[in-house]
Amino acid sequence: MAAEPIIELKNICVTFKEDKRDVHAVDHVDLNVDRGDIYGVVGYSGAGKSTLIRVINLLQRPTNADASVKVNGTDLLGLDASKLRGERRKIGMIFQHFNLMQSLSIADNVDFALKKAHLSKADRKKRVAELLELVGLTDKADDYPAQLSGGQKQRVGIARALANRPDILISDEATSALDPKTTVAILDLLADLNRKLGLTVVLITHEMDAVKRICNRVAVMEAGRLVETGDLLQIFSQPEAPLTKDFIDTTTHLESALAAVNQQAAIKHLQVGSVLVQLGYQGESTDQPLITELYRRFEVSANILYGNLEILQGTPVGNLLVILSGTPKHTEQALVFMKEQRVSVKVLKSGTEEVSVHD
Ligand SMILES: Nc1ncnc2c1ncn2[C@@H]1O[C@H](COP(=O)(O)OP(=O)(O)OP(=O)(O)O)[C@@H](O)[C@H]1O
Repeated sequence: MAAEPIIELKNICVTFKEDKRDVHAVDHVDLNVDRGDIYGVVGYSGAGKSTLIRVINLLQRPTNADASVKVNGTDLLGLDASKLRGERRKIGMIFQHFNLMQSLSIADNVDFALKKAHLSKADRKKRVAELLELVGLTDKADDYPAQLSGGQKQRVGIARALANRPDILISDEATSALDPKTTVAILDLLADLNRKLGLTVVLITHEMDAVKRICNRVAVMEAGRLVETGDLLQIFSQPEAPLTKDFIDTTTHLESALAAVNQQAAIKHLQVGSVLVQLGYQGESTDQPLITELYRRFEVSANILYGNLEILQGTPVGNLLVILSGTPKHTEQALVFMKEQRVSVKVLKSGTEEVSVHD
């Protein structure tokens, strides 16, 4: 099915005037999200993620004249206040600190979002019950926010955000205050809602693990700009920007593994014909047949020092740190062979010491 754009941001700038200087929180950004995407925007604190994402529903207006904000094909910048309020109802939002009303019961917190929905009292009650069931909180309807755990509070936030049947849900660091297990449960709920309701999700986070778990597309943001955008698999297997590599390392731990590996004597004194390589592969090419093949074809042996295998969007993505050893010519042939197998090969170190006959 052809991708259908649902969010089209073009040339977005947001500049805040501080005392004596301008803060370019968002600096000439284009962002396109397709219907049904779970789109992750990842970046460190202060990168401009929240500001950018608030532009989608114009809680934050671009400060340049030539920006364009289209949602569901509608140019939001061209709408009057009342029409904009209508369009905003089609965009739900959830936040890190839940923003629940402490004096209202869980059911009433959700019901509050239906104030402008023009439903009868009975229909509102029915809708609230449906929403609480959707997020697994039916038995908490009469409780108050203070009685709930963080994860349950965020479920209320999600139910409230979905009250008006939005097409888009924006999640602004919604799992940042939660423990890892609860984070996973909330992310899985978002993925489930994406599938069940066809909901498009924009997920802002500083945690690559969250992106990895549920997103199909990713934008990496730094100092107001998108430094890299792409499909999850592409970004994970072939990151280009240094910041993207940093973020990916927070989940694969390849850099820290490499630092430890570099301390090993075998690496410090790598022999001629031996190379330390980083191999990256996805899909069919799994490590074991490949390594067997290297020996069979070239008599090059492979010593795996570190391996990381993940399943991203149902596809295995692997990273290995390996010492390959053989004659210099055979090792070279083995490297060429692996590249032909569509394995990404990065030589990290080549041997310089002659093999001692006593070794
Ligand atoms: N209302 C404001 N007035 C002035 N500066 C602001 C305002 N809002 C944000 N900024 C500045 O804009 C930059 C981007 O902030 P923003 O909150 O969008 O980043 P972020 O990536 O979402 O980070 P965090 O996760 O910490 O919120 C920061 O330098 C911030 O200080």
